[in-house]
Amino acid sequence: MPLQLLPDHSTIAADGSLVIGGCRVDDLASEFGTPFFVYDEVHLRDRAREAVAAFGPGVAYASKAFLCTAMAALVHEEGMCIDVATGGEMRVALAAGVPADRLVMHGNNKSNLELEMALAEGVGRIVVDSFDEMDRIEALVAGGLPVPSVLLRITPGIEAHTHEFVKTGQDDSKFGFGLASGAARTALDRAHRSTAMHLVGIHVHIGSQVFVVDSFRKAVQTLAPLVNDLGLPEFSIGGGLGVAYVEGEESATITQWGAVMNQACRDAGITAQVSAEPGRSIAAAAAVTVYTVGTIKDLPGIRTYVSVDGGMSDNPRPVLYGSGYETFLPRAVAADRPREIRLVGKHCESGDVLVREGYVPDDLAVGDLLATPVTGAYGHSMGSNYNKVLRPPVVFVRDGDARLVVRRETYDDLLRLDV
Ligand SMILES: Cc1ncc(COP(=O)(O)O)c(C=O)c1O
Ligand SMILES: N[C@@H](CCCC[NH3+])C(=O)O
Repeated sequence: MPLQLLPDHSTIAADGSLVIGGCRVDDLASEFGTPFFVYDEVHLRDRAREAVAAFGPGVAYASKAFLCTAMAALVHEEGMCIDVATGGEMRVALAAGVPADRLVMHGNNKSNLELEMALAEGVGRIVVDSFDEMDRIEALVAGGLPVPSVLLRITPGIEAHTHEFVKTGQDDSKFGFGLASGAARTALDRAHRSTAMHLVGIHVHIGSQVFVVDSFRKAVQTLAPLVNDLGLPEFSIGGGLGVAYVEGEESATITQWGAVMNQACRDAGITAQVSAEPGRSIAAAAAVTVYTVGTIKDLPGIRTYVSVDGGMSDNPRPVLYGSGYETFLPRAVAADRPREIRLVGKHCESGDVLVREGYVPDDLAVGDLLATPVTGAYGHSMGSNYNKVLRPPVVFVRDGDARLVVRRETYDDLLRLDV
């Protein structure tokens, strides 16, 4: 198991067991039950501080990656703004005590209610995505709500090298105002003249899980003439920095990404304050999901299926994007893993696969704890309760202390919306 995929403050106890943030994972399983997400809190804090050092205090954590009140409070304490893409994300960040002026409101289809809430609360920035949204903001301001500071999201016409579902910078996109079509110029002109918007900058986000730093550089170069012409004070390059999920993958650090982006902006003559919105690169590697093995089925000549007590409801990424993950036993982190298995969940779907080609030690047995690393982003946040499986709890560990920040869903929770 490549140890660099584990959270930063992971160690191996004398008996070979995994310890994260000073807490033994087997003890956490006894205390909280499985499955559960465990986050190394200092890892999260370090990444947030790294982002602020790279991009300054305007840098926003993309809360879609993982959000609960503890996480919102944590990134706020470390000096980041928060990118919220819906009224729900805004509500959670506000409930955590994050001041509205530290929020950046996103969304390609913000509703009237969401915009009303954003204006009434006084969010720091709204990233405007369409002409219809401009109409709605103008109507709300005409109705007496305060004028918001806005950035316009521009689609630069750049194909990021990533999965089709998470590319956003190409011309054929539901996001932003297209540069090639002329919509970007028209929108900037309108926002500039509108008395219902205070236009402060341009925003671009080319996609997520992008490894090729050159794609980001290209976006900067493409937008530089626009940014420079208008002389706006802010330029956000969005998020999207890729992270390593499996053996052999390597990613840039936030510091390296920041250095390349800032240099690219300088090279393109951009004098605006450059900011960014990392999500995955803050949260993904900070967490591990821990399951219990319930069933092992050997299909001779075919494969071995290992079923755990979670699945596509706590990590839909393998099903959605064919994403790969590693598997290991927290009781024997550094052990050889000669046995090939397919790790599956407990849902009524053949596609409910967590790891298509996983490797485990030969002595894997029913009742073992089994973990998948790098599950801190787009796991809990994209989870569901398909099959009425209960959503797992989230535990933050630090210096030997474990605190429950999201409790496990209960059967009563499943019934609370039924009328
Ligand atoms: C507008 C915007 N900003 C930031 C992000 C965060 O991206 P990532 O988690 O890849 O850093 C996303 C998601 O891709 C996004 O849509
Ligand atoms: N949910 C995607 C990323 C989408 C980013 C949101 N704009 C993933 O898990 O990779």
